[in-house]
Amino acid sequence: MPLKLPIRIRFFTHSLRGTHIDSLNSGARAYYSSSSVPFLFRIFSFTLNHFAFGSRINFSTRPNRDLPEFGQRSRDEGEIRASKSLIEDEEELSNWVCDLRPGSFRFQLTSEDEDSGPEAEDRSRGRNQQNGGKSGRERESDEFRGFNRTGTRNQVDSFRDKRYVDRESGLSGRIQGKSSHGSFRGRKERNLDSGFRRDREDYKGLGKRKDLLEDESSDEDVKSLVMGGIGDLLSEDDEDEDEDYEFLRNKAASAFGFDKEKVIDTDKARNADHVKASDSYLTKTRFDQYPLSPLSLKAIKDAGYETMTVVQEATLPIILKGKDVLAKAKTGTGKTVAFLLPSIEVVVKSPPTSPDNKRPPILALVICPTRELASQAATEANTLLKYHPSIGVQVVIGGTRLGLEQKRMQTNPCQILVATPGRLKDHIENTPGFATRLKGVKVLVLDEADHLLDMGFRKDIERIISAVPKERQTFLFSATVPEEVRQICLVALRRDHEFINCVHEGTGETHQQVRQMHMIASLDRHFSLLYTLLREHIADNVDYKVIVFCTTAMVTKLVADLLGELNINVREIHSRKPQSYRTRVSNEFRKSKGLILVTSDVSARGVDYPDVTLVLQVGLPKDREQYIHRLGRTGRKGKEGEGILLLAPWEEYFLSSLKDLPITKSPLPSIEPETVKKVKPFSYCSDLGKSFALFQIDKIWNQKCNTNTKSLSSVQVQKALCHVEMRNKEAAYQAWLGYYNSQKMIGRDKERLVELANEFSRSMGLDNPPAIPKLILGKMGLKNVPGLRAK
Ligand SMILES: Nc1ncnc2c1ncn2[C@@H]1O[C@H](COP(=O)(O)OP(=O)(O)OP(=O)(O)O)[C@@H](O)[C@H]1O
Repeated sequence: MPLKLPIRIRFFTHSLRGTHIDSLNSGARAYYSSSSVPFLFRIFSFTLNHFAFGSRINFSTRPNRDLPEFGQRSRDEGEIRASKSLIEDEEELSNWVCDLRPGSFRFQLTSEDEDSGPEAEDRSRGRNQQNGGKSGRERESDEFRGFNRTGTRNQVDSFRDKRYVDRESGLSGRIQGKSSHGSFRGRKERNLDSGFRRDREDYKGLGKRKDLLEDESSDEDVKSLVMGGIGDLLSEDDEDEDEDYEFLRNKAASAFGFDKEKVIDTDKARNADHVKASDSYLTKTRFDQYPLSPLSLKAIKDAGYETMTVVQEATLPIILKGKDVLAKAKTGTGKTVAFLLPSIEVVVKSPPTSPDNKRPPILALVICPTRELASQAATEANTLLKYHPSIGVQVVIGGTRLGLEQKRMQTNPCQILVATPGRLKDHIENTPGFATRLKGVKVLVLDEADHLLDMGFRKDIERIISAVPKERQTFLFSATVPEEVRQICLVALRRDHEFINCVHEGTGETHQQVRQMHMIASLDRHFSLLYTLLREHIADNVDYKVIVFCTTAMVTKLVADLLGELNINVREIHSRKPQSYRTRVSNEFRKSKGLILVTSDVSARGVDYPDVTLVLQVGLPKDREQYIHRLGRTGRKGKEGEGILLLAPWEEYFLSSLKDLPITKSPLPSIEPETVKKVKPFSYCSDLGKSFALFQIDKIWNQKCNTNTKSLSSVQVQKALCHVEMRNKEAAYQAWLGYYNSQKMIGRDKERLVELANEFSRSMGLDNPPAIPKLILGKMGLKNVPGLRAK
């Protein structure tokens, strides 16, 4: 998680030499040659200290095929049958990508692969029927509360065709492990080494907390707890360094005549001559205007891609010339195709490997920060490879057994590998012959590059980069590339790389067609407001499809439980859910309409859910970039969308980081405060008081029913909160405390932090804040802070 620098550090470009502005048809682009960068990097190497451990949360999804029912809920009985064993799920996960293109040499089944054949599907269906499992939130509901819940709309059918499942495993080992102190590239070794050495020293200083991160790195909430402590360690000193940095930067900039980066307004450029406003992410440039293989062009046509998107048009000619590229383009504008297509071309042009070669080279390596994204990229690769039967793609991601992936790679060696960093590192270290295969890499892609290069992934990425040849082409893509991260991106790129910026800084970073609003309301009104906003949105949009982002996994769970109690049709995704569940829900949400996904940041980046009508962010986003990526789940492919950020008054400071975005203040929808006041005294939700509280609430509710319908929402929320399990409230409270403890502005005043946490506790209907284990309080640096209860 990068700590935001209070001072925005600009990246410089030589004002004349190597800077180009070009315009191709309707799309325009800006790019620069960065030969000056190594020098700057040396000066600014200490910027690396500003990056703390990042959260790395992986999940995976796979596309749909006609496959047996995964699980089906009987509408009448409220029961769900069919659930597959986890062992099968793991095998399926690894089979999935390979199975997408029948006819490829990768698809010959071996005895280990038998479960991917039709017979296996039958067997699996049989087993499913026997198992009588449940799926979706209903199953969760049962697991946690022992009774069923009915949503306003039943999603029975959408669980059909699901078989894409895998198992969540911790990310342990992902941050841990020996860091590669090797260089990224020979010529930059020295410069980088100094930067990273400093960085490593800072790691040492974090001592115990880092160990804890390593053990629990799959758990957002635990990381939040720990990050609180890290935040403390990094807090005050950072500001001094920012000042030093700014001073040096200004010096260097004036001394060498570097200018600020050139940007162009792609929105204006596109709107000028685009066919339809809704297609404004597209250009008029056809794919066949470039020297691409006819078989790739055929597949592109089949995929329904008629013309290039802005980022594709801007990057393809540069990449085809053999250049490294750092590309920044808005969310949902086709970056995946932009890096996959030229990668495939490199593979197509490479001489075929002899079938006798026991360790055939991997030619293109794509790294994505999450399992979900890796799977999505592999799916897209398979689409583009439709007519290249001899080119294979495999995906290696956390959450599956390493052994299965090893076997698969042995049986069906591929030329293109899509991977998450931790699992890839595992293979480098533990799979015989794998390191040799990586020596063939000609193209390296870092998707969501800024995220991959922040502290959470950096060591794995260092290790991976040191395992691939220096002579290669590298593509870095993201919708956000903050200035301070941009310099770190250079560790992977050649000196003469091109920076292609398809985003106009400020307003251009988000989509014009997405209406952005923020609302400020005291914490005790957040749940009621959320409920009211959702109800209003559902009433106004027949095909509503909403994503609600929450701060942590356990807060996500709480909100999902609450909305479920309120009969809102919700699903939840966060790191505490098994990977198989996450994959299933993700696939369901991708296909469905009339559904709300409550999620943590595991869904913030890259996930391509079509037609999301509203993104609602409750509480402080981790940083400006996270806000943009979350918002980017709506308004994809030129579609319209809406974003609402709901903050408490003491979170309002965050808006200053968004001040260049077109986000406006929105009045609060009315929820009658009187009602809240009347209900609150009865909102005591311990087991003993629960019946009495519910009785009182019912009374008020009934009175209100006759008077004011709108005011009902608060009463309903209070009532529903009483049904939410105490242990979920406790976990949410603890996670909330950990998350805000890690937010520099809030976490630095511990007493105030605890006051706010207790306000959150009251908003869940608790009279007393839940007690927290002393050990955890110690780790959070919150021992003996007044207002906390320790156990
Ligand atoms: N040339 C094209 N024409 C039409 N659709 C396209 C084209 N290229 C890609 N797409 C589609 O656009 C959608 C968004 O693409 P993609 O997920 O790659 O966006 P992205 O820029 O990577 O977004 P994010 O920043 O959120 O990761 C996908 O559904 C993809 O299939």
